[in-house]
Amino acid sequence: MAGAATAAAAAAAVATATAASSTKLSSSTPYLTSSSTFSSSTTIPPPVTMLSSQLPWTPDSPMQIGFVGAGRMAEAIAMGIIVSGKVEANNVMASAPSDKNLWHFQNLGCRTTHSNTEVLQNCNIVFFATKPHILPIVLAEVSPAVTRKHVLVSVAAGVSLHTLEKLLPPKSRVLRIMPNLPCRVQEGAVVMARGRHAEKCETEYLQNLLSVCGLCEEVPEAYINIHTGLSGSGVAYVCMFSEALAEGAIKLGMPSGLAHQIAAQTLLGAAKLLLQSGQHPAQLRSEVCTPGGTTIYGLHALEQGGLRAAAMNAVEAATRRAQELNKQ
Ligand SMILES: NC(=O)C1=CN([C@@H]2O[C@H](COP(=O)(O)OP(=O)(O)OC[C@H]3O[C@@H](n4cnc5c(N)ncnc54)[C@H](O)[C@@H]3O)[C@@H](O)[C@H]2O)C=CC1
Ligand SMILES: O=C(O)[C@@H]1CCC=N1
Repeated sequence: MAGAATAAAAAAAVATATAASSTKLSSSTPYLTSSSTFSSSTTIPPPVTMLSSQLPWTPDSPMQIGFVGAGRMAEAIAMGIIVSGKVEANNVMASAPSDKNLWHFQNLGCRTTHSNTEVLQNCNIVFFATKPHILPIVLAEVSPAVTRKHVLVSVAAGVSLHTLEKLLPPKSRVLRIMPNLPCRVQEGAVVMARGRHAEKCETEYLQNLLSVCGLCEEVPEAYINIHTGLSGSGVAYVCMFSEALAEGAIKLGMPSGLAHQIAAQTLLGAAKLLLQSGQHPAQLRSEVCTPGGTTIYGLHALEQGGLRAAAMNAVEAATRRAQELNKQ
């Protein structure tokens, strides 16, 4: 079937990309002291059926995962959990107003619908991945179908747990995550915070589910908007930096395709060095700098251009915007 073949090709492409980039921090990591490893997909945990008897489903009825909103972020998460084998595609359902976005999910072998309520009626854990300003409308629409068995996960930037709980029936089990687009290739960075009526076993389940998408940590809700500014949006900052590096090479005569490929590989290599060595970036930077050599001249030009201040301002500006989104 064409759809299945496309899904298999997509899965193969992502699996290849992921396998090539899978890394695991050494246990003696001195600098990055996160409690969780940064491993991406070197060892795929067994498919999740159930983590705790408190969760509202039984071992012989596998988790049904829903996505209300089937756009870029929903598809990235779905791709991560399906391609990794964590969840079967036919246990995933997505809704959107039109088929424009749903075909991604259909290609993966997921169920799709134009009815958001149907997702609630068929799924235990539901990700809300519409744009922030649409979310209140959607939550009002599906609230009659929300029960205590549901675990509701908002992906929307800026929308606080307090707002989410106000928009949902009392005692709804709500969590908030902030992922980023590299979840699509299982190299994402995801943080989550728990609402008043969600329990530890739900965050443990969600962390177990999303760990195949990359780094996944529970944090105080105050960090979620900062993570949005740093990493949710940060992927775009890195893309802009990669583009600019390549354009420097293109200006000097290197063909565009090669320049962009080398720029992206340089960012990937530096990131893997940082994550695997646990070194502070300044430490690694000093290892590249030969006294009187090329690097210090390039770094001086970056300092003259205000790169550090610009990067700090970017994180702060995007974080402030996330805070504003909750006031809309
Ligand atoms: N794109 C990214 O890198 C990240 C996005 N997010 C958040 O994820 C959410 C989605 O963002 P994207 O996927 O980029 O947007 P998108 O525009 O790609 O997807 C939005 C989806 O919502 C659907 N939609 C619109 N109205 C709807 C309705 N009434 N009912 C159901 N579905 C409806 C659209 O058809 C589309 O499928 C946003 O809240 C954003 O803040 C979070 C982290 C990263
Ligand atoms: O730009 C946005 O609002 C979304 C949230 C983080 C990345 N994209």
